[in-house]
Amino acid sequence: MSGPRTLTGKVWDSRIVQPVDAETDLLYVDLHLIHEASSPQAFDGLRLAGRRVRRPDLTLALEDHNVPTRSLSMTDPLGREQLRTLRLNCSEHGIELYRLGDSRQGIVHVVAPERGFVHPGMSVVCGDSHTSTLGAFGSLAFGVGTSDVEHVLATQTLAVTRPRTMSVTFVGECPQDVSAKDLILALITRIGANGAHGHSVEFCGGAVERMSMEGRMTLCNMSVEAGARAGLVAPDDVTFAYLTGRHAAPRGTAWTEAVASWRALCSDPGARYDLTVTIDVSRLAPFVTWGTNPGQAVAITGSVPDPADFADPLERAAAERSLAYMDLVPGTRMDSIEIGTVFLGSCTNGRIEDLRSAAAVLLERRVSRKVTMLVVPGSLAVRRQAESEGLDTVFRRAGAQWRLSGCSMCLGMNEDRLTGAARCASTSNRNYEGRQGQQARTHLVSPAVAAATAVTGRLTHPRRLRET
Ligand SMILES: CC(C)[C@H](C(=O)O)[C@@H](O)C(=O)O
Ligand code: SF4
Repeated sequence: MSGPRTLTGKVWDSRIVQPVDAETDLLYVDLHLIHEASSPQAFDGLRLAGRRVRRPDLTLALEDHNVPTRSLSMTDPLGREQLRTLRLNCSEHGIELYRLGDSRQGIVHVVAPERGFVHPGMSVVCGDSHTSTLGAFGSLAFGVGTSDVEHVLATQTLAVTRPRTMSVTFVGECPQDVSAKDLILALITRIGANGAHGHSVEFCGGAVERMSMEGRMTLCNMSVEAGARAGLVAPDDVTFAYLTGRHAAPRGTAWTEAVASWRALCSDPGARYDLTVTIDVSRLAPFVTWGTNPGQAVAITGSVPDPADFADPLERAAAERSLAYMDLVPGTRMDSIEIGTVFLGSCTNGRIEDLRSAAAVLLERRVSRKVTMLVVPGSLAVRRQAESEGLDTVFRRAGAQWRLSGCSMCLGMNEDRLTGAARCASTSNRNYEGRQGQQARTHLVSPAVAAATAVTGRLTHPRRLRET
């Protein structure tokens, strides 16, 4: 390969088994994650073809989408069937499974990195769009469809079209209360929910360099909400410190050698991107969505926009439809919108730092009597860590529900579902019609805004609480 290469290009080139055609390569898959919602047909296909899983040792399964979070008892028959199927498939093929009740259980994109399975330079796939989360380690991580899951199970390879590349540089210092979630919502609002379509997005700049792995995972997690194929951050000392000593991280001399090779995983000076975007974070405020895609957002200090102000007729029509569904009137101040449910959790914002940030706001405050607040740690390990720091006490005393771990109210696939036209402030990543329950209205927010909102019962800038 000649010329300066991007991070994406370097990882990609190193995973090629053989080229398929000018745009497509057959890639080796270093880690294959599976969950109950997207794997049953893949195993059925495998069985029909009389094939075995090629590398069960590179495959890890988790139960997260359908699991209950109130208690371990599974009441939903459909969910129970999904778990039963996954368990049978895993035992038949010798795949390790972190099942409901296992102390390692949690949301796949939270657990895989926290157990040290995701290393810089790896290729990681899962039948789940938010696999992009794991690109925070400088790995090439992307979601695939069910037929691809079957192909990976059978061969540990996948034919993939080389993505275009986009660099997103976040410059400046983040103001207080502005988090990774706000940065990514600001980006999607700027470029649109399809603005990174077909691209591998590389996040860089001082604000990313100073960010924790948790924040980087939040960025990469939602890169797919801008249509991206993957999101990556170049590995650095923050990455290595996070990985050190984790269950599946290399040890001893293997660790030293790995770190030395990981240091080469960055874009070369002069590497060309198909698109570049720069955002000054020092001017941002917390972001909140008003519509039904993550790009329909404004600063919480702003107002619901008027569709008439959108120059593009398609955008205008989309805004009109969103406002009708969300039952919002143009010009309404965002911080006057009343909220009945607050959901803190998901693979976007269910990590320890997210819980700390929300707990800091809730400390010695109470959840409004008009609000139901669910706190659902992204994994049981996050839950235990939070308990060791006393965060559960903060949430419980405030009147929030302290739950077990799973996808929960991020999507209406389990018992945690909104009923009717309930309005929810949610730290998750998707706000399309019906996502959290039929007719449910979702406002995507950061953990700190979620907590402040729970206190007042209206979308609230955490700064407001400090003023009173
Ligand atoms: C069910 C699953 C395949 C889906 C995804 O692909 O992302 C889910 O996790 C989601 O967030 O909508
Ligand atoms: S938490 Fe939400 S976004 Fe993440 S994997 Fe589960 S359903 Fe998908």
